[in-house]
Amino acid sequence: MNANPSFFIENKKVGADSPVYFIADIAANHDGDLERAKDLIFLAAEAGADAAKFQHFTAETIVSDRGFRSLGGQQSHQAGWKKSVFSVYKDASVSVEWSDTLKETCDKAGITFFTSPYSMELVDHIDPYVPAYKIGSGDITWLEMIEYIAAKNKPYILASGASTFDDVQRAMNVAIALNGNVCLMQCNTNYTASLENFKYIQLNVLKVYREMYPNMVLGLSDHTPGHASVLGSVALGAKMIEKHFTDDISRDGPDHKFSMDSRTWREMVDRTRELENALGNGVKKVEANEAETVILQRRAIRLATNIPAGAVLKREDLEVLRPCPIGSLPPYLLNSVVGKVLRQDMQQGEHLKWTDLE
Ligand SMILES: C=C(OP(=O)(O)O)C(=O)O
Repeated sequence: MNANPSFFIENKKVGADSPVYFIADIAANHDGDLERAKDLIFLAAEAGADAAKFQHFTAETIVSDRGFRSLGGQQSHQAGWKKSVFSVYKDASVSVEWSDTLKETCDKAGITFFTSPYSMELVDHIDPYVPAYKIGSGDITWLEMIEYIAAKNKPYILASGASTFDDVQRAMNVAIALNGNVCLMQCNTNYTASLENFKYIQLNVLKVYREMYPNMVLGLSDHTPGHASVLGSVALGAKMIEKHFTDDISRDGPDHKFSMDSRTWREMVDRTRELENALGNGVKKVEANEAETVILQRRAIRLATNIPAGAVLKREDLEVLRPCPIGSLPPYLLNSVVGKVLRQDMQQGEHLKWTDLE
């Protein structure tokens, strides 16, 4: 099976010839509060998101308490966490009892509900609620999970942070063999909101993905500040964008500080729509909005002095000056005009047309 150039998530076409699809990753930004989760869904919809995404895990199905304790303390973006990694994941988990409400709220808000499930049991639980899946970068090596999700026969997204081309290929071989409605996202898995992360986002990887998978829908799961990386990725062909979303980035919690809020999300969507317009179809022509300026800005061959009928035109009889009315001769024809005979008397400054010449 090959990857498909586009697919539908509910009524929205994603991929080739379609607008960029925006996924607001609410992730753990509900802070364990269903009402906050609902508010965030409405805010994301108002700010221009196409989907509100959650992350379905239980602490037990995603992290080993013993494993993290034996790492010798929290590191990287976890360094500031006040509780153990296991406890933070416990607090950040989405209760399966929320599923009806989250789906209903997304329906009311007019956006799509989906999630990255972190166990097969959770995939089965959430399947009746979602039209698509996300697989987070951390599971790129968990091939049985990729297979399990791909086999659900729904569109799915695989993020590729903290991985190599070999990791991507291994995962994609398994994925595409089962289900071609897949989006591969470039991603840099660093959740520190540091400006230094621009050095690592490696948007040009999208060019390599395009060579590796000529048809595949590509995207960006982004944790760099602002929307510069998003615009760059769209220019390089990304059709799905995922960013974390919250209502207030100063809140306490693992994901708030590298998230976008309503204002910055709206700004990102608006600038992306402008960029999509600006990218065009790659056909070079005088555009409709240049029809007047092409006349004003280009030069035409004109007479440098008054010249009588019957004169043989010399280079010094001619000058090239703006404007260039329709039918006038452009300067690249100078060599063809020199040596021609003028049919009638003409004044200095008049532009030449073929009909003026014998
Ligand atoms: C961790 C996730 O994604 P990413 O790897 O894109 O940050 C996720 O969606 O659960």
